[in-house]
Amino acid sequence: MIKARNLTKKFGSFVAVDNIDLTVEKGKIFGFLGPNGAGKTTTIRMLTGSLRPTSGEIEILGLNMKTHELEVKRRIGVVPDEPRVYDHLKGYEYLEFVMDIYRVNEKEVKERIQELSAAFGVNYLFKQVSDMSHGMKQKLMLISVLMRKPEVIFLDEPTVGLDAKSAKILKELLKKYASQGTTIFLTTHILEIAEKMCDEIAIIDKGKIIAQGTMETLRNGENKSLEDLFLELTAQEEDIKNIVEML
Ligand SMILES: Nc1ncnc2c1ncn2[C@@H]1O[C@H](COP(=O)(O)OP(=O)(O)OP(=O)(O)O)[C@@H](O)[C@H]1O
Repeated sequence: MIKARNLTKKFGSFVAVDNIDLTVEKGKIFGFLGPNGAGKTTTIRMLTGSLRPTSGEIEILGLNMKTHELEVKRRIGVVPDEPRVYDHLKGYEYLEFVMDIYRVNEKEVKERIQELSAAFGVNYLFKQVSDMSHGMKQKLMLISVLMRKPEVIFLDEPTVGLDAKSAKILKELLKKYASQGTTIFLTTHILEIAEKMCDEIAIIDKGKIIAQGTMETLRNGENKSLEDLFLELTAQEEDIKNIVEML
């Protein structure tokens, strides 16, 4: 469903994503982890067609991104790390705008908007986007994506800014969608989310994938938490000890 081969992105001479390979099967939840600046957002932007790779191939839903970019974009959903919603619109106007662009079945989608709004406690669709808090915009953005029931959903740090109840509902909803065949690709710094939710995990560091597999494969027979594994693999454990000793 999601495939990347030899994917590379350079900004000038700086290699942000360095020759990575990824495969995510239909109906799986894939967690993409890595320290700040490792290349997660750059990868998501390439996989979703908003940033052209320097080299490499991307296939989503069996379609080559180079030749079928529009169809891919029509069938996927993307929740970016910063909610990008037009300030001058009211909440419901933004949802109508998205419905127009994607030419969705309005009756079905309107029902889903009601369900999702109730689930996330969104009772402010008549408010102007510019007057919404970060979390309120994030929830509007989530509704605008989930209401379309895309076949593949990319989420960059989806729980940031969400209150505990909304975050829990989002996690449960994503699991439910995956069990119905939706493919989910998410980045998170909250390792507990990755550990609990993801069927497979990849860790990227300085643009390279340094580990990939199920939690079981990553553990390799040892009884370690994902946090321990992550810090070991990204060689941050020693750093943390030294920093804490210095403070
Ligand atoms: N448009 C750009 N021009 C130049 N450098 C960029 C650009 N976008 C990203 N980078 C650099 O590429 C690297 C990877 O950035 P990216 O945003 O993909 O990291 P990330 O893993 O998502 O980090 P974080 O967890 O902090 O969000 C960083 O060093 C960043 O400064």
